[in-house]
Amino acid sequence: MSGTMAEKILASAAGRSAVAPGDHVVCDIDVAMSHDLGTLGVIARLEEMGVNEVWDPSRIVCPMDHVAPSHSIDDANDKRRIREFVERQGIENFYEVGTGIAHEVLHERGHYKPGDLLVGTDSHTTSAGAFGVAGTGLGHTDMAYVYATGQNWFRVPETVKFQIGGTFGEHVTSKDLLLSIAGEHGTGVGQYRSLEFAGSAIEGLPLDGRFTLTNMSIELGAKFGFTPVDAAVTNYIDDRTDGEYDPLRADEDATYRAVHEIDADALRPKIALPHKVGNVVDVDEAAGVELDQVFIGSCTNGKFEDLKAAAEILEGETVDPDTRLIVTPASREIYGRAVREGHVDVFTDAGATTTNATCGACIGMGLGVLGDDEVCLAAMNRNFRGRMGADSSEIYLSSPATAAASAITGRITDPAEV
Ligand SMILES: CC(C)[C@H](C(=O)O)[C@@H](O)C(=O)O
Ligand code: SF4
Repeated sequence: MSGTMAEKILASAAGRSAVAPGDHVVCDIDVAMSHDLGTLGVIARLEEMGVNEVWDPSRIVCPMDHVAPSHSIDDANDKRRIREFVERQGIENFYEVGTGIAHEVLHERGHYKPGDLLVGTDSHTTSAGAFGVAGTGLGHTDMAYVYATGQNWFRVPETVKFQIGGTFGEHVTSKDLLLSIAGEHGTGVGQYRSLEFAGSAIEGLPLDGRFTLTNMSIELGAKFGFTPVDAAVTNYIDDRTDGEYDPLRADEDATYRAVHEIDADALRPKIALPHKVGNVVDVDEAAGVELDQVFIGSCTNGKFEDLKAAAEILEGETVDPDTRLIVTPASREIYGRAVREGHVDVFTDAGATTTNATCGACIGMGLGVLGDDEVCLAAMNRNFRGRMGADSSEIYLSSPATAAASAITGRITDPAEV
């Protein structure tokens, strides 16, 4: 029987030859991730359940990323409890503050391979679909069940495909594509569905650009998000892991709930207006909005290609004196590459602040917090009210290129204009 990416991975994890949308299956989990905020909740549920030992410490990954470094005594004590837990359980895949954001660390440190089933205490666990991995978020109770048993149940989702033809124009990125889909099709287009992004425009993207699509699949409500498993993926995985795997592809005759065709050549840089990811307009319609802060970072847009795109625009330029620019690499590895390539010097010379790898400003924790009525343009994933600070603050979303151009002028600006 033919299948989509989600169907094939769930069938394999359930030990079945095939599954169909709507089936309920119990699956073996390949990798389980809980970050600093999630691990505390999982520890509490395990204690309530009377579970003293996790099922397989080698399959559990714990990165300390959300509040990193600690910004309060309470948080520092929380992290002490997590360190005691991982030590007691023999969990060696523990990543200290500053290593990076979980979704980046998982593939950088070789924790999965195409065809794997990954769960994490974080909605952006869908990111792993850029590597052919079915990744999805779980709450603390479900994750405690996984930590105890190595299994969880799934309802097999229907799959929706986005077939993207043509090529992206200058300063038009996969972030603009994702925002365009959110605007055109609504943020419910992926509700409890699996998304597959395919076509020439996607195959031409570097892995970092594809990752933005699978990462933000959750912004479209999706259970999973995938881009194609091609040589770019297998070369990356082979460099960082040992052992065999099956580089899965969706079958040609797989059944899709819908197939949407999009021409990348027709896309323009996009902006999501406050306070919803689906409030999307072309950059021209938001141009001129004055900015107190610009943020380039998060698991969505703190990747090497994102920093490179921002540095190319900021080279030899200066950030507007009334605007603060914060740049946050998604991992220490990316930070190091950006230093070696001279991008961090470009940010510093332009008057920006480059922080350690952390969720930080993306979730209003510890740095880059917005005050009353402040306005921020953010190359990240969510612009919900109050996410970065005060309820009266406003967050606009864009690509890193648009954010960098806007930091120079101090107002929302088309990157083609600087
Ligand atoms: C803290 C965590 C549960 C949350 C998520 O699941 O997405 C966070 O990472 C976010 O981006 O809002
Ligand atoms: S960077 Fe932002 S979106 Fe990504 S995991 Fe952290 S808080 Fe969530």
